[in-house]
Amino acid sequence: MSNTTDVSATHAGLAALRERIDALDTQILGLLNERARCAEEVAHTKLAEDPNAKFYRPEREAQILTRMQSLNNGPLRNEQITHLFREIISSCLALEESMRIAYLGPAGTFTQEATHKHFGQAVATLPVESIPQVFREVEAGRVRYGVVPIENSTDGVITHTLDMFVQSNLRVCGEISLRIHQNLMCQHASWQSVQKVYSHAQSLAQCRFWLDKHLPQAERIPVSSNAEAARLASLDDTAAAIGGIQAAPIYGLQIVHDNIEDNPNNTTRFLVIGDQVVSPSGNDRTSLLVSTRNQPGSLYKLLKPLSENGVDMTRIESRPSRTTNWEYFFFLDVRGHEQDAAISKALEALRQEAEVVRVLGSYPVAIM
Ligand SMILES: O=C(O)C(=O)C[C@]1(C(=O)O)C=C[C@@H](O)C=C1
Repeated sequence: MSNTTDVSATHAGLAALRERIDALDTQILGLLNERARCAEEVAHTKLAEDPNAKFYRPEREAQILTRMQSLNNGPLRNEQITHLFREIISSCLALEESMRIAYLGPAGTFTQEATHKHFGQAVATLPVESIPQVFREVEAGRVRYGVVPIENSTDGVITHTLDMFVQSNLRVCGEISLRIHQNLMCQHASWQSVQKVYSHAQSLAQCRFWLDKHLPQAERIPVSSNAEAARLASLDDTAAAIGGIQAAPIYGLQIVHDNIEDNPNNTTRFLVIGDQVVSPSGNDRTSLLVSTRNQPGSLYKLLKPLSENGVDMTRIESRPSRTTNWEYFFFLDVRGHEQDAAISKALEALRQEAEVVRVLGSYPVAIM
């Protein structure tokens, strides 16, 4: 076969494949709009049942995503399928209701990335300057939900968030788990010569060994957020910043080294806060706030009803009560939903022992 025939055969093959892709896209387009019309009907049905109905249903979204992951045979990876379906659901939900979500800002932080990972791109977002401010925006009804960090696998719990639940009546409506990838970014490619590295203290801590090895001469300067670090690095060509990829385009920086975190499994968990009681999804977690007098054996008495009812505790944190010395609040996470028989029996027994037992929320376990 001559070369000319080869080339035209390839062209014919490519043209045929593109024709198939066009036909598939036409089908996908039709199906997407059919799905969107269904979602609009769902909204009318919900409103007919209850004029105050909630349109956002985290348990249903989690079920859809889990089902799609279990049906997926590739070649697209589950992570990509989840991302695509999140965006489809996000656009369908936007037809039912336009939502605004407050998050711990500024723009360009991991909390912004987590917010869009969970709610997709079809929501409006409001960056605010502190964790208490996220709670206030939701409490005042200026936004529908808020997103705040709760714990990092390297640095532990974010106590500001735990403390807010003591004062606030808001509930936990969801959790988001985000793999944190740290990047070195600066104005130019010759990053080896930078004299300063700006970042949030936690991000600096997460890259300690990488910095010791690759930038031992650079001063590490902790600042209020990774986005602020990127802003400072955009003003100083002797400086670099560490943060998530989303900060680089906002501040006109180049990513000169990616994935520089010391622990490749570095994950941050975020909570979605709102005033919604979420129905069971089949794979849920429940967060509890419990307080007790500081007497011998009091923690044991709190944990006994859980173990006796076979409830699996995934986390416990204690925080000193701010009002009474030597009294503690305990934050517990357990597997399951508050409507599950085992958890409701355990809660009943716990209420006999503890001064305060509050269910902060039952919500679907984060989908990766
Ligand atoms: O099933 C619903 O309740 C819907 O509103 C539909 C839908 C979807 O697009 O599938 C949209 C938003 C909800 O958060 C959950 C699911």
